[in-house]
Order: sequence, then C-alpha cells, then structure tokens
Amino acid sequence: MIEFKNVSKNFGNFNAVSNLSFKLNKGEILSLIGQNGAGKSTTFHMLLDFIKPTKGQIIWNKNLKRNIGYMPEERGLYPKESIKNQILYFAALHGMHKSKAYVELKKWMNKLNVVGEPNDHIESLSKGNAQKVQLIACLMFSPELLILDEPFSGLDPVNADLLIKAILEAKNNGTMIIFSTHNMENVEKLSDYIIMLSHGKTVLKGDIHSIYKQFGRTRLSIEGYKNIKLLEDFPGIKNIDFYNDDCANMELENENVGKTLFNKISEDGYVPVFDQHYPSLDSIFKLKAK
Ligand SMILES: Nc1ncnc2c1ncn2[C@@H]1O[C@H](COP(=O)(O)OP(=O)(O)OP(=O)(O)O)[C@@H](O)[C@H]1O
Repeated sequence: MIEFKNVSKNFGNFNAVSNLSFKLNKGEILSLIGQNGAGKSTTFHMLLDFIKPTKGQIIWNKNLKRNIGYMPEERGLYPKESIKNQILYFAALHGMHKSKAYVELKKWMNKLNVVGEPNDHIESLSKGNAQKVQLIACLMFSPELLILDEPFSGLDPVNADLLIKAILEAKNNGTMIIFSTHNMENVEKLSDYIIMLSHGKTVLKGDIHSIYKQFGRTRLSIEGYKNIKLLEDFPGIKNIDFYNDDCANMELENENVGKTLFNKISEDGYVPVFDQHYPSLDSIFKLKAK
C-alpha cells in the first residue's frame, strides 16, 4: 500500500504540488492527469524519493523500493548499446539472473511486438520500438509498483493496445500502477482511480463512475426529429449544434432538462435516437483545466 497524506512540494516560492492525498493498494491503477506543468512528474519524483516533499507524508513499505519499475518522461536508454546488454543490465540491478532475464526479454519482445532483435542497437530502432524496450525494462521483473510517466506517447493505437494489455496483466498479478497520460481514452480503459491536477491542486479525484456522476447526464444527442429547430430556444439547453436537418448535439443545464425535453418531443411521435449521456472525460478535462 502507498499513501500520500497532504503532500506539497515547493520549488522556492513556487508551489508545484499542493496537499495531494491518495491511497493505492495492490492490483490498483491510478492515473494522474493534468495539463503540462500541472505537477505529475513532480509527484512521481517524490514517490521515488528523488526529491523530498516540502510538507506532508508519503507512507509505504520501504522494501518496495527495490521493486519498482519506473519509466521516466525523458527516456533513458543508451543509443549505442544493444537491447540485450541494456535489458540484462537493468535486470541484474533487480537481482535477476542473466539467463532468466534473456528468456524474459525474448518473451516480452514478442508480447509487445518489438520490431528488432536482441542484438540490435537502440539507435537503430524506431521511436515506438525503443519506447517498448524501455517498457520491457520496467515490466520484466514483475515489479510491485510500476510508475509510468506518459507511457503512451509515441505509440500508435495498435501498440498502445499492446501496452494496455501488458499493464492490465501486471495489475492482475497484483502490481500497483501509477501512470500519467494526456490520452483520456486510455485513462477510461485502465483506471481504478483518477486524480487530475491543475497548477498542483487536486481538481478531480475518484473512480471514473463517481467522476461522471458529479457531472450528470448533461450531454444529449437527438437524431431523426423533424422539428429539431424548435429546440433552439428550449429552456435549459446551453449549447446546441444542429446537423443533417433533423439531428443535434446539445449541452443541458442539468440532467432533469432531459426528461422535460423527452416528454415534449415524443408528443411529435417516434424519434429514433435520444441519447442522454455523461460528458466525455476529454470534455471534463477541458472544463477542469480552466
Ligand atoms: N526542479 C525544479 N525546479 C523548479 N521548478 C520545477 C522543478 N521541477 C518542476 N518544476 C516546476 O513545477 C511545475 C510542475 O512540473 P511537472 O514536471 O511536475 O509537471 P507535469 O505535470 O509533469 O508536466 P508535463 O505534462 O509537461 O510533463 C512546472 O511549473 C515546473 O516548471
């Protein structure tokens, strides 16, 4: 278990992280989101003990320190070295025997579909493949804690899916995982908990469903309603975009407006699509980043 209790970090007078609190247990995934400069990497650096918090406490089992897989935002492989030499070196740091590490390396290269051979130099790999090799360095020794700073950057959607699969496999084996990303779709696919930072402050926190519920079903799509233009002045609709003569997407002031609207338009007969839903995580991110 890891716990942050009211953790803050100042650099001089600048407050990079403010009163951050969370708990993470075995097999749980936390995603840390926020705009550039929000304080995500600073949080990772405190967790890794690279820097000390200015205030607050980070509580965790000290034995864990030898069993952390960390992928920094600045990728850290040596371009002139072979994949094999580097991975075996990292594996040795975690007490893994060379022959076992080599078997694991080949298994992971296959699993993550790395295009290259163990003896290839990192500089000969594409950016995405080099990134996958760095992920292997974190994943292959089954860490208790995995910290991934923007692991999806540079990966195409097919490779991003392979990474998602590998992260979920690690979760199922009991690994605690904290990752940062700007890709909200992957946040939805992976997270048990989400924390959003804005200028170091926590502006969103919880599991995805409780976050959606905070916003309510305030987005509505209607298709195939011949009198759609009548909705232009309907009370409680904030923004409405019309398309195709009989369709519109709109924002509602609150989710109860949906019911009134439904009753009104069903007086005109059958409407094939009336879809009242939560805002996407992307829209929530934009709202909270303001
Ligand atoms: N060592 C440092 N000294 C001074 N300021 C720092 C230091 N490290 C980070 N900062 C500042 O703290 C703030 C948070 O930075 P951090 O790298 O944690 O953001 P981030 O959320 O990881 O951003 P990004 O998405 O761009 O990676 C930024 O304004 C940054 O300039």
